[in-house]
Amino acid sequence: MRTVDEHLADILANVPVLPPLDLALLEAAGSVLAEPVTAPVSLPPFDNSAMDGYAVVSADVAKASEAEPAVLPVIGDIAAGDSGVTAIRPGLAARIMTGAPMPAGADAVIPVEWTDGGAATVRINRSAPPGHYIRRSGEDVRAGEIVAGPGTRLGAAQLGMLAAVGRARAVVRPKPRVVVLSTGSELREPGSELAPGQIWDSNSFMLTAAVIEAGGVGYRQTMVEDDPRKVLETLEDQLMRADALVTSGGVSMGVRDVVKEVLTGVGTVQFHKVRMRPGKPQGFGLLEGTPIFTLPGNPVSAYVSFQVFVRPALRAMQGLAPEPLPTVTAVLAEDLKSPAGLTHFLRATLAHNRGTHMQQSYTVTPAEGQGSHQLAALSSANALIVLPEDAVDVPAGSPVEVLRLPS
Ligand SMILES: Nc1nc2c(c(=O)[nH]1)N[C@H]1C(S)=C(S)[C@@H](COP(=O)(O)OP(=O)(O)OC[C@H]3O[C@@H](n4cnc5c(N)ncnc54)[C@H](O)[C@@H]3O)O[C@H]1N2
Ligand code: MOO
Repeated sequence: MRTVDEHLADILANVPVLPPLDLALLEAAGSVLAEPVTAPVSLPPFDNSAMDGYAVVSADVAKASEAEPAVLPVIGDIAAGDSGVTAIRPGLAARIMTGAPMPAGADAVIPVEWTDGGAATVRINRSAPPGHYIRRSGEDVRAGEIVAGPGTRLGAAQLGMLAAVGRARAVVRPKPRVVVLSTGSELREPGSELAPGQIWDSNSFMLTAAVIEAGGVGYRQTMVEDDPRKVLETLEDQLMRADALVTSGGVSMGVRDVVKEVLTGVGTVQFHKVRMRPGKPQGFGLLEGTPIFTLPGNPVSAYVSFQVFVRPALRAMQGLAPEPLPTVTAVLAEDLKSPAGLTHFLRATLAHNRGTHMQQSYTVTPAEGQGSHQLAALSSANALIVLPEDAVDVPAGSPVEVLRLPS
């Protein structure tokens, strides 16, 4: 028997980091940057107006008021994208649009709302200090600055940043392609009829979705019956397209536990009992260099195993820190009993308490139905309570560690 931490450490010591790829920007969405991206120019590249209005010399409007507006001739319009060099002299104004380059000589922008909106001459009825509503070159990013470093996941804002500094491509660690395979002769495709003794395959859908939630590309492989030759052939076929394989079922003590039967001694795969509930029987290793996670078949066991072991491994493969799910401390709402010597993961509902001050406080309520076959309690939970190996009686009111489930 090994602890949860020992099993995770074994996995993290063995999963490979995926080699970098040069991808077009949108193909790189969701991947992890593997290079520093530097701005070739400053942003904004030139001083420009923050408002639709008039570019002026601030001294010309220093005394402007409703009662005594400043009246200035308008020499023309400057729109965003205009490249003509424009300049104004004291005593003149130029009509200017948001994002348009400031004309030389002007040092302030008067928003149109403070004027009569005139085209030939403009009446300005408020003063403004030098620099008013001007967005200065380089006040967002300076030329030569690193705008995103290796290890940054390219979400929407980060992709926008790369495009803004002119990048069409990026060198990234791609999303891991993970093939998910359910094993079990009792399994049928959802949507089909069940004969006595059969159930619909839920694990492969759940685990494929979990791969996607964890930032990978999930490929659901049709389930395979408990036939050693078919299981091995399917896994070998899938190695072609997989950065990692995840199976469910067939790793316990039964005479038909085929995954364990066919993979024992293959590659570096080993099977262990991990001191946890649910999720005791686990297998992990490399098949021709590709990590394979053989998770237990009970649906809740498979799910918890994925979050505790596979998710951090997929992060590590992308060059990210193998962090656990976001963790908070919460006050337990009910008494709990836990088996000594096992880390216990309980399905639960985490609620945020709105306090009178800024401090965060949470209450967590364990779900009814903590069996590893009871998917209903899992699907209505938003958190897992984690009780350590030495916890046995945990009274209501105790602070407990809680993993927030992806939502
Ligand atoms: N004698 C022992 N029996 C069991 C032990 C043990 O230590 N000694 N461990 C139990 C624990 S804990 C678990 S967890 C399970 C793990 O079993 P397997 O990984 O071999 O999984 P199966 O036997 O194939 O299935 C278990 C259970 O889950 C259902 N299942 C499997 N795949 C799916 C799927 N894709 N979708 C929905 N449901 C699935 C399956 O029908 C079984 O009911 O072993 C215990 N036994
Ligand atoms: O440990 Mo098993 O994974 O309870 O259901």
